[in-house]
Amino acid sequence: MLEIAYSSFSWLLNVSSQKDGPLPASFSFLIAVLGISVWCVWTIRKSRKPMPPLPPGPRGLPIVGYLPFLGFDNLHLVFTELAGAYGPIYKLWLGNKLTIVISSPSLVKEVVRDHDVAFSEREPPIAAQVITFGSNDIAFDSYSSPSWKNKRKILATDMLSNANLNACYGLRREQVMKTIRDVYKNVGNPFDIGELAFLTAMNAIIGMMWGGKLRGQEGAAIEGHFKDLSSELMVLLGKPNISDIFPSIARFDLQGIEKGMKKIRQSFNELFDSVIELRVNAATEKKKVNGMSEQKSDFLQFLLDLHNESEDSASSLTMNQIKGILMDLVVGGTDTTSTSTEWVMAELMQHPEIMEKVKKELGDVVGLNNTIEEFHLPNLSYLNAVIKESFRLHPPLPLLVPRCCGQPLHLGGYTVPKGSRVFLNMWSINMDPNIWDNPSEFRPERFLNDSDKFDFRGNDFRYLPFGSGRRKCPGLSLGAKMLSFILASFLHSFEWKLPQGTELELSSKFGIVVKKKTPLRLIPMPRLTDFELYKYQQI
Ligand code: HEM
Repeated sequence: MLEIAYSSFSWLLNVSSQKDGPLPASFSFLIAVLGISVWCVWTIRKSRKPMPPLPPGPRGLPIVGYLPFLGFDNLHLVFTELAGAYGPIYKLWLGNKLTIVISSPSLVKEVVRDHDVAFSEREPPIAAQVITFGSNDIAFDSYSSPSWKNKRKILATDMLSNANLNACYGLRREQVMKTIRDVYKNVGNPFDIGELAFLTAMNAIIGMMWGGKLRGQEGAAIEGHFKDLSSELMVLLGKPNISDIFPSIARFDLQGIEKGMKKIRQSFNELFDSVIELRVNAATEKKKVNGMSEQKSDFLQFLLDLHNESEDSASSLTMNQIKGILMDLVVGGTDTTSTSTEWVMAELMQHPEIMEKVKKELGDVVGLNNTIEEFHLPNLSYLNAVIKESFRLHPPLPLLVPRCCGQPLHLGGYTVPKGSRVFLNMWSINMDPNIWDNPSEFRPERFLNDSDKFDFRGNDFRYLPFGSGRRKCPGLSLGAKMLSFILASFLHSFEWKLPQGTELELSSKFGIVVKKKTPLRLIPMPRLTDFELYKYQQI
């Protein structure tokens, strides 16, 4: 190459040397280097393919971009409408932040399968950083941080392993049966279905975390407004925050989102501190009395043991990381389950003929002289189809958890620059008439014939209620088990009716988890043949 360059520019060197005598060696060398550089740049430019353009998208206003046109309600619906105009991949400028929205299964596959690593980054909004003790949890920590891999393994592989979940069945059963017993005591009165499911799921998760109900004064105080805290948290997490888009004005916290989150975090922090302190004190006390430390086998003890490991150990955890993981368990495991229970119950109330089929199946498989056990669940194929159909029409996280692109990539013929925020609009795919027959109809039968086809594992990119790829929900098995168990128990144990004079409505309220706008209130009547079955029975 050097030779070619020299011969290309030799005329210049030759001419110069003829006129003025021999050139100094350093000057000739400089000319040669310059020549080579010009030639290289020219060759590279000629051979480089033009960069694909950025995806299309609506124009916004100067500085704020498209932000004022998004509204703050039901972002997934606004995104779906825009997909109609701009196609399955489009861009939005939110301030100076480039946001890419994707709404086709083939592009979703490129993100979560073909370029999974590049798209596994997160860019946690301020609200998420605050509530997760500085992104010390799993959902909002960076994929490239070694602590994310450690925490994810601890939760998904160790704490939520199938063996552990089976071992904790008694705790889930106890909480579900206690709920059924409490409802039975108040039959004829209206119940808030979301709240009922929330308290059941929360107590089951808390049982797994530290083996009991919330303890201490802080525990008792927080239990009363735990659901409100959690709902508020989800709304704040889902709200576009001006401070995220314009970091220079973040300190003013114009929408009060940071302040709201700090308040919620304080309540959780006090609770976690009190439970951890109780545990550490109990262990020390026991050690003093009989020379042995307390051997609990719940999640909290497992995490505290990792905290006590040497800092050099790859699996050691800081206290904030423990709180982050507890937060993911509390938040990830409760609101998703209760919201999904409420949507299924609302759809069943809307479709009495489907409700009858569910009840018949429960009668056939379980019998009215029996209570539900988890081993019944795989045999309830119609109820499972109802749950799948409800996930399609009401995915709890219709935009999954937004990802961030860790390196520049080409997607669907467009460039996605590094640092872009990426939303996968699963709601729009779930409502696509090219994929689903009459998509707005609630028709569980569409999932009946081939039950393996649309499972929750994230391999079919038309249907991802638990996400897919490296960021897929690590609580899938627990979430799916709790949801089916709670629902089957509610439906098997009671007949439900709307309070007189109320009307059913199915509108939604956006947050990172999309809920029913107005809580579903229903009146239960006993359904089982023997009232003894409503008492809590140990296994
Ligand atoms: C019905 C129940 C549930 C549903 C529908 C659900 C759904 C989801 C979805 C859609 C995601 C985002 C996945 C992605 O971006 O690809 C997710 C992430 C997550 N979920 Fe769940 N989830 C449920 C239950 C649970 C439970 C029980 C836990 C904890 C015990 C949990 C913990 C998490 C965590 C920690 C993440 C973040 C994972 C990461 O970023 O690496 N979820 N979930």
